Amino acid sequence: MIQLENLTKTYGKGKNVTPALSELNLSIERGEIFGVIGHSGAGKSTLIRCINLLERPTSGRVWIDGVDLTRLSKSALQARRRKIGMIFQHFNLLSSATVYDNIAFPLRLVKTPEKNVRAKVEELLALVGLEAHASKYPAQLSGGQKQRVGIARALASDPDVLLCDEATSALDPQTTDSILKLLLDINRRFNLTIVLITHEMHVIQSICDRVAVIHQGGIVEKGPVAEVFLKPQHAVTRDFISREYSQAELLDTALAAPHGASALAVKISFLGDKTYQSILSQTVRQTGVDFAIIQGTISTLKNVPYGQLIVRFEGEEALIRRTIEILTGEGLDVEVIE
Ligand SMILES: Nc1ncnc2c1ncn2[C@@H]1O[C@H](COP(=O)(O)OP(=O)(O)OP(=O)(O)O)[C@@H](O)[C@H]1O
Repeated sequence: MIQLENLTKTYGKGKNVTPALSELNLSIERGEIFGVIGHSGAGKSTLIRCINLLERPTSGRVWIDGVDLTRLSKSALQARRRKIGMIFQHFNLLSSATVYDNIAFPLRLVKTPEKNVRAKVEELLALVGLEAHASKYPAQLSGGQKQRVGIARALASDPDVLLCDEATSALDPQTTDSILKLLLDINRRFNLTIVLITHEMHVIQSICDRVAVIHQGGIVEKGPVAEVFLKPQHAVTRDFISREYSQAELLDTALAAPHGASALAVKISFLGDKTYQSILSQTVRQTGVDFAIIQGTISTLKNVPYGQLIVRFEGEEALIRRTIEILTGEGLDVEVIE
């Protein structure tokens, strides 16, 4: 649905040129929740703002449903933009307008009859759970409630794409979860394509179908979340994951623990149904290898359960190798870390 083709963006001129995006290519499917993660300065905001041309790329194309937005006239671009909603880290609400009027704003902008405005705003207030707050002003709302207003306003024009610019970064963890749930709900309900940028891995893990990792203005890794999360290829991706789970420290402790002559630490990843099967215990029973669990997590990537275990096998080297072979043959991902 969205194709970014050789997208390049530089800010400034002459000696003050700052490259933000360089020859970036990305394709996003209709109805998916696509996350872009990267460190500060990687180019995330520039990337998302190029999708609706809030930021004009220096070169490259932005295709949405086969139309190149960079070639549209001003009025055609304005019309297309109405179908691309956007929400922001700091909400960007009109402080002097009520919740109701904030949500009504995009509808009144295109002179929607007031009767239709009321019907739409009431529907959206119910959708985001703010029926009781319609006449309040933004200053009277919590951060989560403000973002709900932002979401309702973004949905007022029935968009087919929703861009989320660090939409949960200013919220506490509990509120973040409730906003992410709401985004997932509207994605399913309206088959809305959602593109979000974040520097938080758990945001990606909670709701995204696919993820791209951006670094120094380019995509260094992308794929389904489970694949990227469980088998990160690039150092930046690994860094995000280890920060979130502080595995590095645990590993150091694990590797420093006293153990016998023949021992091997491995990380075993389970995905989907395999998460709940007793593959590991059946295998060691067969090979006679001992194991100690150093660390374990079971969680979900969106709706798919996954587990990761760091274990240290002890026993004859050949038997440990055989154990790893069997586990791999059973479809588990086994990575030797010692
Ligand atoms: N308006 C601007 N003028 C000049 N340089 C800019 C401008 N906006 C961004 N940049 C530069 O472009 C690069 C990418 O910035 P961008 O804001 O897209 O990154 P980001 O990943 O969103 O970072 P953050 O998470 O800190 O917001 C950075 O080097 C930044 O300094």
